[in-house]
Amino acid sequence: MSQDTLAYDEALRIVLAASTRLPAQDCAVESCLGRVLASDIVSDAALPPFDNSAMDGFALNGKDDKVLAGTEFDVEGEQAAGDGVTHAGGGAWEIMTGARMPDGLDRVIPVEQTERLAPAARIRLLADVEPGQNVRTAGSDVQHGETVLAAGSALAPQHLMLLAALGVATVSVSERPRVAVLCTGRELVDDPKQALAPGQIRNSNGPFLAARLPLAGADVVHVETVGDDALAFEAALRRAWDAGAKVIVSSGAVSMGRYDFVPQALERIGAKTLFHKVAIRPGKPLLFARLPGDALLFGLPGNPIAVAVGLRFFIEPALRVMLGLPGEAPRRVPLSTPFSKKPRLRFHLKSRLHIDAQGRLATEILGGQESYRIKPLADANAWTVVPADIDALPAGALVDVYGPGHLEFPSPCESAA
Ligand SMILES: Nc1nc2c(c(=O)[nH]1)N[C@H]1C(S)=C(S)[C@@H](COP(=O)(O)OP(=O)(O)OC[C@H]3O[C@@H](n4cnc5c(N)ncnc54)[C@H](O)[C@@H]3O)O[C@H]1N2
Ligand code: MOO
Repeated sequence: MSQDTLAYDEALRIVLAASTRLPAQDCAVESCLGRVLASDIVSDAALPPFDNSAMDGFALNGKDDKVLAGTEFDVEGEQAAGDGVTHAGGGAWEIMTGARMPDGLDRVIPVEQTERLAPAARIRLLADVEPGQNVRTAGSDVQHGETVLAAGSALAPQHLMLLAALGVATVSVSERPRVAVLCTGRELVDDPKQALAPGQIRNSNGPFLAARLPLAGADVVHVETVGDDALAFEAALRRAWDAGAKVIVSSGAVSMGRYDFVPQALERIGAKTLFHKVAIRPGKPLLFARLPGDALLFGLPGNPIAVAVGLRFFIEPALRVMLGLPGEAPRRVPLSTPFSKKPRLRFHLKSRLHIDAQGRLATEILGGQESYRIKPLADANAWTVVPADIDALPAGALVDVYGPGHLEFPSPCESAA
């Protein structure tokens, strides 16, 4: 390995050190799905807010004792969900699921464990009823003053359910990192309706990055394709700044070719290159720089899988710091087949997490790992990572597995093909 090629861990350390947590902003709960909480949510209400019935039946009081089957009660009133405060005397109240318990009653017997007597305003119990039976007490789910969600939680629909139940209207979330995507290469065609001239290809990195970055918590503020021209690239960088980008992701032009102008363009504008080349596959020529004005530039190598790896293993960890999320830990999963590789490079492998015939979780490293091959990425649902110092692994060895994005983990519900 040449001296200027960094180990992944060292490169990641530089990326994380250069990334700073973004300020908090208020966000209406109805639009906070996927956002990351900037502070704890402390409940200023109890859930349930009042003692209520878990069953359609009859609310009773037994003065702390078990009420025995065969006991009869007069039915004094009816209490439905939504009814307010009522005060019971000594009798039973017909009550619906979710209805507030009448004051003075402490248990509920389900309607099917009762018998209506004539006249209809009297019932007989067909089962014993304990104190508190079928009553959902105030605060038994959430107590007033309890911390219900911690800062750093990425808000999922179940969190929105809790916030809605508590009547929270606005939450404090981390600002979304503002990201620009610049694709380089005069061979690229953006318009899918445009016929390709000989030597041209369609831009697939741009649409991938523009689709994946929002799933990673970022706000894509600018997307542009430029030819193999350093001046055009500099002008595009300026437009990205003008759009407010704090992170600029470029694809292509970072390797050894005659038109790989990104390093020189960065030097000319006074950017500080923090590293160029990492001991990984794919994506080895990856470049990371701080631009004047403090935006960060990730210069991803142009091959599509190098772009996907650069996003997943360099940019997403940086986004986590910006969003206030803790570092990500991989899942340890057994390999479905043996694997061997070149030593000294950390490999990031298009993989499929699946359940084998015995119901065990396993990761399958897919064929077609070359960095130009897009189809296996479309077939993959995970990344398997094999460290630089390992060159061979038997089937069943535990390996590190990451989801397709840092906020997603695949559901390995399908069996192996
Ligand atoms: N002599 C050497 N050649 C190469 C080396 C090397 O070390 N020495 N490294 C190889 C590796 S590894 C990679 S990765 C690539 C990276 O090259 P660049 O970052 O300079 O990228 P380009 O040359 O511009 O493009 C590479 C490849 O990707 C295609 N591409 C580019 N942009 C897109 C896009 N937006 N959508 C789809 N495909 C794209 C491009 O057409 C090229 O085929 O360099 C190797 N060479
Ligand atoms: O690292 Mo390059 O990404 O092998 O193709």
